[in-house]
Amino acid sequence: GAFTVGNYLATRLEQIGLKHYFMVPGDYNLVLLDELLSNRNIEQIGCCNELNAAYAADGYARANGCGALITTFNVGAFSALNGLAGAYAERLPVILVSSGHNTNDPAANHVLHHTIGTHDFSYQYEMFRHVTCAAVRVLHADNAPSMIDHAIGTALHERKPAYIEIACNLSDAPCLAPGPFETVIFQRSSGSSALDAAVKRATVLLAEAKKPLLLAGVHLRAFGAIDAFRELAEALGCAVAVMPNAKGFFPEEHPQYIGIYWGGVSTPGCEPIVDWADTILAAGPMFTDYTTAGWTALPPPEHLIDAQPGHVRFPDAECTNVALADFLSAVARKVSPKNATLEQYRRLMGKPVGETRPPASSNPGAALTRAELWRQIEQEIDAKTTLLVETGDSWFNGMYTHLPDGARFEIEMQWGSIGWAVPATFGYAMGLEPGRRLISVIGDGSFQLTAQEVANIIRHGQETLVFLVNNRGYVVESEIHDGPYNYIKNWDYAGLIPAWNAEDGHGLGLKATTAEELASAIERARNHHGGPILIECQIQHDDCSRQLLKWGARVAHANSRPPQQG
Ligand SMILES: Cc1ncc(Cn2nnc(CCOP(=O)(O)OP(=O)(O)O)c2C)c(N)n1
Repeated sequence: GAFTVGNYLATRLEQIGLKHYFMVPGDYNLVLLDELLSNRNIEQIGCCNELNAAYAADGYARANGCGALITTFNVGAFSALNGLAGAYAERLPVILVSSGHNTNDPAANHVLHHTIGTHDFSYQYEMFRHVTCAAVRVLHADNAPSMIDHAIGTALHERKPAYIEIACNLSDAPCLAPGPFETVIFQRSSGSSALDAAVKRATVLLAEAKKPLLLAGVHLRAFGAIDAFRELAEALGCAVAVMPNAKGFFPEEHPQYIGIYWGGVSTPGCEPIVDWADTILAAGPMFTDYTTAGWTALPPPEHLIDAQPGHVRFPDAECTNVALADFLSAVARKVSPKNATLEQYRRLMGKPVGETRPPASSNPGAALTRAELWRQIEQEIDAKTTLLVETGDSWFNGMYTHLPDGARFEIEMQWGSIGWAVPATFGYAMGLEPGRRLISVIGDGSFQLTAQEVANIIRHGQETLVFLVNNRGYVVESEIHDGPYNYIKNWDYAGLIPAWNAEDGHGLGLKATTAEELASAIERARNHHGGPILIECQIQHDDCSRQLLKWGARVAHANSRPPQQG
């Protein structure tokens, strides 16, 4: 039959590769949810709240390329706002669809429920415009196709979220059938002369360099440039470092890999080589207070080629209209090998090493320590594993955990919103390709923000392994600047799982207070099926990574800069 606005939307969501979308129902969106259900190729997934739905769509986008969620007007969308802004920060195309008021209400001068009680219905759209790359309000069915396509196409092109508001009485209104899908997706391309100019400049600089080095940045994945980066690395043969939020974007077992470059908390031996390089080509970096350890790890501009998603900045020029992947591949075809930085690293460090991990605890019955916990976690990571870490000391412990080839790493370093990890774990697992597995490491403080989404991990029988690090509070905060506010009420975290299981769940909750308890819990996890395993690992509050201590001091120092006088 004829298309409706709702199944036009469903068709586009299916065409951009979604198999699932997340939602919380509300009276404004029930008809839209029915229209979406009529498309059997995409599955409707309920979440406990809209913030969790947004984080789940973020996690899904990390596994699947893009994500979507449906909310009701105001009370739903505003909860999702934090998650959508996070998708913007993390460069993830998450589509938020919010149902809105009936198109007759403005002319009728009505005041409506789920609003702040005024006659202005546009403020939600205005707010979402600030955290999306495209925002549209469908107030007439005729405009639905072009508006929906504009929002979705822009989100995919910019790798950022988009906002689509659909009046509740248009959800099942007739509209034109969708045109060919290719009209929606427009690839990021370079201007040919712009690309040539950028490549020429880079080639000259690299030819003049005696000791070039490559630095992988966070945008490599969002802009499809991971392979191009590796091409350039293997053409140059130089040392390759990665920024902390690009961990895993270059294989850690690659002979040219020299570790994480993070200033004073870099992988041992990495920082001196970056400092020694005379030309650094950084591919897709975001240099922020966190990724530069409080501005102590900024490559000198005179040595830097900074290749961004749409432009390349040189010491003395900027070339715009240049796509990152095009640029890296083209330069790879022009350069000749220069391995001085890699040779120097090997002189200093011998074979490529990561963090040397302490041996297993001599007394398995001793109280569990952070080092022992992460030694055992590292053993669980294989080529099919994704390690997802929540904001907290898990960032640092995860950062120096070795990834075998094929393993992946997920971190939300730019947005850094605690509570992201549980729903992101749910969404990531929903989008996970068969045969892969997810291990998430989440601190007790973060867990308390969005814990209830574990119930949906149980509902969908996801066999995710969650390490809940119970160090009695907000340790990452304590190490930056301590106070009574960093201490929280303890929960019986493992004891929550049976509560969420109720009569039909198969989650498993275990506690580990010693090395041997942890080892047996992990063994039980290996043989558990039909639901998630949450292992509550109890360690001391100040048992944190040395990197957190050093990094925390630098970030605290950066935060405490006095206001500029005058
Ligand atoms: C939404 C949001 N609210 C507050 C913060 C500040 N914050 N960052 N990390 C934390 C504490 C994290 O504690 P945990 O998850 O227990 O992790 P650990 O640091 O390993 O103890 C806070 C309170 C934040 N990053 N995001």
